Amino acid sequence: MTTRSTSSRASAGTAGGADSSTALRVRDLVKSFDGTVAVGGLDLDLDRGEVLALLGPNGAGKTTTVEICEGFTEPDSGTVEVLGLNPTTDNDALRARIGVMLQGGGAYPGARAGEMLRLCAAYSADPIDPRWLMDNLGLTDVERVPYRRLSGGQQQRLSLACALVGRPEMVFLDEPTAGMDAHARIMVWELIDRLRGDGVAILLTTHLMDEAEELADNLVIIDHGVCVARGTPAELTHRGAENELRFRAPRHLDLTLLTAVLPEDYVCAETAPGSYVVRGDVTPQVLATVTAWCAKINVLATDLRVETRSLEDVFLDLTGRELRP
Ligand SMILES: Nc1ncnc2c1ncn2[C@@H]1O[C@H](COP(=O)(O)OP(=O)(O)OP(=O)(O)O)[C@@H](O)[C@H]1O
Repeated sequence: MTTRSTSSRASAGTAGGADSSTALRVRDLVKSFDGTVAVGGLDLDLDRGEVLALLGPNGAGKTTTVEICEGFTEPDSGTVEVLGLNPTTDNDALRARIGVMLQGGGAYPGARAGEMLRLCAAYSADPIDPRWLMDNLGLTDVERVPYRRLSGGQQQRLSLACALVGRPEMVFLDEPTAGMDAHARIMVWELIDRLRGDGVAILLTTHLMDEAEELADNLVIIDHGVCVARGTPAELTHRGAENELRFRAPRHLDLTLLTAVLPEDYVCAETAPGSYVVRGDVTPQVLATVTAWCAKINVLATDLRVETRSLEDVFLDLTGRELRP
């Protein structure tokens, strides 16, 4: 951010480990509601300056997990440490150090957007300049508009601004871009990226694959309250799946010659007349080898594309169900 860094304050104030880079540590978290297991033994780790995304379908337990970490819900069992503090018992101490994006809650419908943000800023000893936040979230034009007259996306962005204005060390973003158009979503992504650069730890939940892939350093995919996979977006989309390079060219090329120039274990096949696939890890060198081979035999490859598994595919493979609602 162009504002002063949050990290100086972070290193000064963490109870239970002043130099700790750990922002969030969750172990064996369990929470049930009337016999329904919402969270069934979850472990999470998040360092300062990182984004951890919880990804899962409706009812997977994302919001329950986030609300426990925020101190709004008590777990049945397990341990949760946020900035070295217990969110249930140390809630007052934690409140000033975390940012929580409330979904429409806490707003006075008649208050103007700018007034609301300045009011939130007034609770902080060292707030971010509200005008800077309004500007970076595209809210300057609606500064004088009452909250109830803002669009859903504008209300979401104002809620995000209110969560950030106190210069938190850690922020919880539950579906931060739900209901936003593409332009607003990109503004929010850029701001989240700056926060990360300032050393803020960010826990976000999302249904959106592109949001998770764009923002997350680490992902935890949850289903029925348990982790079904975790890792970086790249690890998850590569794990268990070969990448593929596909192209079109004249039919019935002699692929033994291509196989011979590729590294061992790569498989080349003509899947339909004139449609070719190379299966294996598609590195820049492999791409160059394939195009050089085409040039050597004077063949123009068209529709050349590299395919990887999407997070949607990963989820489908793991659970047999679609991730989208
Ligand atoms: N206060 C509550 N009382 C009863 N059941 C609840 C409560 N909160 C959550 N649940 C149940 O716990 C499970 C997990 O819900 P949760 O809202 O945490 O999932 P989620 O992954 O955030 O879903 P969504 O993406 O739809 O918000 C669901 O079966 C839900 O119905």
